[in-house]
Amino acid sequence: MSTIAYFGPRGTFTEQAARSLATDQELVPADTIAAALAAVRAGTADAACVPVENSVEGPVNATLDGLATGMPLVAVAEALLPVHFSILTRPDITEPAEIRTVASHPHALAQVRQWLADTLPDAQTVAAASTAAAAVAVQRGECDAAVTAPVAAEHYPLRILATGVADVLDARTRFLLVRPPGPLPEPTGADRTSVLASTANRPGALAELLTELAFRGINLTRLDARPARGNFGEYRFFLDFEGHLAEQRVGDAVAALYRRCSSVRFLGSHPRADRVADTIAPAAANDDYSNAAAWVAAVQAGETA
Ligand SMILES: O=C(O)C(=O)C[C@]1(C(=O)O)C=C[C@@H](O)C=C1
Repeated sequence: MSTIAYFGPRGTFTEQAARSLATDQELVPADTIAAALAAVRAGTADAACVPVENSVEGPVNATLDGLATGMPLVAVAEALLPVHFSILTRPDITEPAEIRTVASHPHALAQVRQWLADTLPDAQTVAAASTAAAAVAVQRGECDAAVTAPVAAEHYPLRILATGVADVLDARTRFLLVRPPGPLPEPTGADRTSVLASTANRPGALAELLTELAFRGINLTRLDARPARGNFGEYRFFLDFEGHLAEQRVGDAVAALYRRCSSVRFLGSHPRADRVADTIAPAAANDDYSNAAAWVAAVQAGETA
């Protein structure tokens, strides 16, 4: 049986995402995002499930940085989960006023900042490795309360102080299933392609990359810059856009990025979890590219002009 390493321990949002993506794979928790990716690179897991993007707090940098270096990994599927939180406390805590410390993953704390300010104004926040790791810390008596996924209450014997907690209604987190490079999933007409592009540090370099997408009518769905970790002020760019590498406008655009960039890492083409169909601009469909290429070939062969 193949295995999926997920950002755990048990009871994280990522575990839920992994369950929604797993067919008959065994799920194995990893303590950190880096450890889940390392398990795939070491061959002890076949794939890893990690969070990549939250609609309130933005990119999950540990995932972006983990995909940027080391053995290349490619996303083959994604999951989108609604995110609202439960507040779990030690069973001996009966009043909110008794809560002095609240632990969670920094992304989770950021999504309930207002709720905490309103409801537990005197409590100190404590960063935990994940929402479920925060529940473990409460269980061990290291903290008074944890901001967790609702499912954590099934795994940890804690008291539920509140449910449905979220500063922003309809918040969602997107998760990736990544594995070593191999055959890509088939195009579906509602796909996402991801690349990491490093450019020369000169005027207009990023604008040129974006123009390559814009010319082909390709809709960008995410752009994140992360420090290149070399010279101060140099960045690498994570680009997500609509479409599949097997489609001609996308293959053409990715080839143009490859020509223009000092390095490009392909991070995957896979179906979108929200099933939003790709925007295809006029003259950018596969047939348009094929017809144009056939005409150029005929001109080159002296058959037409
Ligand atoms: O700690 C968890 O439960 C996670 O799966 C991580 C994570 C994240 O990194 O954004 C996932 C979803 C929520 O947005 C909060 C935390």
